[in-house]
Amino acid sequence: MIEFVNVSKVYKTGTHALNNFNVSIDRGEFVFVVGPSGAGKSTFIKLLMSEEKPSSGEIYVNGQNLVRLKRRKIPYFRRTLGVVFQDFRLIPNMTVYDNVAFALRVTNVPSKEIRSRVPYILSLVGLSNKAKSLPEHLSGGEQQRVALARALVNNPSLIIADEPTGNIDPELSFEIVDLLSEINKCGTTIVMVTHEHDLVSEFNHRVITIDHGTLVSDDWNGGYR
Ligand SMILES: Nc1ncnc2c1ncn2[C@@H]1O[C@H](COP(=O)(O)OP(=O)(O)OP(=O)(O)O)[C@@H](O)[C@H]1O
Repeated sequence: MIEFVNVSKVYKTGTHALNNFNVSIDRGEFVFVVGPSGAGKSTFIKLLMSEEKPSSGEIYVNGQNLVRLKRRKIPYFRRTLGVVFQDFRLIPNMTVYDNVAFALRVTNVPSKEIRSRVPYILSLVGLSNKAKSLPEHLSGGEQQRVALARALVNNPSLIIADEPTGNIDPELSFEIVDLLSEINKCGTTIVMVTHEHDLVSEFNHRVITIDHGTLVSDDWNGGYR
């Protein structure tokens, strides 16, 4: 599903963020991406969502070669992904319901379908009772569950999460990863960047470590792959 082949990324400033980076992630995997600050984790995510192009190498996602993806095709490609960020990125003046429904409205999903899908997704993330609330009236963990609901509502085959638990309490972080793990059990591939080692060790998922722009370890439940 995801293939990085000899990928390097050098920013305009001359920083080498990724160097000959190779990784392969199969459909249905749950992968934690860890590594020190400045290691290249967010760069990996940006390349994965085609927010940046690599300086060299090839990137394949769902059979598409992102290096050759035309600029005008990028929005369509993005809609096949569910993306969750550390800062939630909810629309402040829209209710929880509308934040989730918005993701469907922009892709012209018929209103009848929106009316059935949004409540279903909100119940999945345990927020049915907050549908009419504004984001500012929710806790950090609840806001992140809205962001997750929005990422899920289009039924993506791949969810990309960049430090989704960075702004929430440890117990709530566990809940978010638990929820992602449940979603993963239904076949959705998950790639999640985190710096929380305690969280990583609570779950039996693949862990790839990036350091100085290269993949330095690839472990599963403590054993080398
Ligand atoms: N847009 C940019 N322009 C120039 N340099 C950048 C840019 N984005 C990131 N970098 C640099 O590339 C390197 C890798 O950064 P990246 O954000 O991928 O690291 P990270 O592992 O996500 O770090 P953190 O855990 O601190 O978020 C760093 O040296 C960073 O300063």
